[in-house]
Amino acid sequence: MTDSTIGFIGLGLIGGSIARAIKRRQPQVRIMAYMRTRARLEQAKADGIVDVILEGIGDQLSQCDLIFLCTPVEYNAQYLTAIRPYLKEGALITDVGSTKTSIHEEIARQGLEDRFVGGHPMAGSEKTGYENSSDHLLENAYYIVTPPVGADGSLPFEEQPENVRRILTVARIIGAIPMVLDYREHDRVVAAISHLPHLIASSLVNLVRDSDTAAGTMKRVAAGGFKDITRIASSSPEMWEQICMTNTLPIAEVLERYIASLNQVLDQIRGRDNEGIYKLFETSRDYRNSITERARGPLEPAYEFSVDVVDEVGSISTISVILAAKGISIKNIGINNNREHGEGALKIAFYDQESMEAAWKHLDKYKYEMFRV
Ligand SMILES: NC(=O)c1ccc[n+]([C@@H]2O[C@H](COP(=O)([O-])OP(=O)(O)OC[C@H]3O[C@@H](n4cnc5c(N)ncnc54)[C@H](O)[C@@H]3O)[C@@H](O)[C@H]2O)c1
Ligand SMILES: O=C(O)C(=O)C[C@]1(C(=O)O)C=C[C@@H](O)C=C1
Repeated sequence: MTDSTIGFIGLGLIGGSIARAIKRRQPQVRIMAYMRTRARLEQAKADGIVDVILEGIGDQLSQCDLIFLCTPVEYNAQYLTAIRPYLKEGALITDVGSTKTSIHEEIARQGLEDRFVGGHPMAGSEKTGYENSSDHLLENAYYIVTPPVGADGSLPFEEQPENVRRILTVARIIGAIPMVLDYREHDRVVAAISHLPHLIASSLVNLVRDSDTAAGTMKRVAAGGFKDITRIASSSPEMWEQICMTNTLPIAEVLERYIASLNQVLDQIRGRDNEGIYKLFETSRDYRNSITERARGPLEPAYEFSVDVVDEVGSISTISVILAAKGISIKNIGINNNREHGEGALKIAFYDQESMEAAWKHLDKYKYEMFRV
């Protein structure tokens, strides 16, 4: 990597995770950071992640080869004006915002096209802050890179413009999978696979909140189905308000189609159209099952399956003992949080195909019920 000093404006979940991953893989890179909560910056320095704490937006920034904007999307765009006087010759700005058109429009307005390449790591969490960041959060996740003009994802790395290559390089260093995309296309795609799901999760939670009994029975008995589909309803309101306000048209378009599809479901339910409802679940199951859990897919296969167990003390150790007796090593074992297959599903991961198959065969003899995850 040619960029040896990297500045971060905002060092929360995403900024902190990128800084940690860079430090882990390229410890010689000098990291400078600014955020509003001074105590967290001091923590990051004590952790050895940040080398220099920036007191604000000022002269020190002119030491940076690359500047990451990692605050909520509208603030990222506002920071462009503030940091611009301190850009040294050749310095590049990038961001990690969940929407791209608004910041690219601001870049064009300020004539900064030669100084900016956008970015968006496709991983995250409902949790915020440096304290929840990790050096592996973005590993194996797609990292969308949006050039100001002429995005061409079909070009190999060597043929991409130099500024684009600089961001692709950082994405690779942190263990992510870079993908070049036009920023407008980016916003249409994420409206469907990220923004709409967040709106659905939050409106569903609010619907249940408003429909619950005085005794709160719905809240009390809410189980896997509700919890799985609503985890992201706990996300930051400040961040999501800004995401929605900077992607209104693509969100409105997909939301309209979603409402139409819900109306169709309503008609099918009211009309007792069992075939239509069956088809709904069948089609969604097939498509959902075709989505690989890991972005790398076949390059990094997961050797794992789940086992139905009675939820009682000792069930994990019984399985461990059975497998250990056959010399089969377990890479990981734990309760399957997805709970798609019942409360007592244990997920077991193995180091290779052979161990997984041997374990399957052996547990089958003990009449365990197993299924692929
Ligand atoms: N959370 C996710 O799942 C996720 C995933 C990919 C991209 N993103 C994008 O990454 C960016 C950061 O999100 P995050 O999840 O790290 O949020 P976060 O709340 O964990 O971190 C935001 C950081 O910005 C700082 N900040 C906020 N307002 C500021 C301001 N006005 N001036 C200076 N610093 C300020 C906060 O102190 C914090 O350090 C957002 O643009 C978001 O759209 C988020
Ligand atoms: O896993 C989560 O909690 C996320 O919401 C991550 C998620 C998403 O998948 O929608 C959220 C926002 C980002 O811009 C990218 C990823």
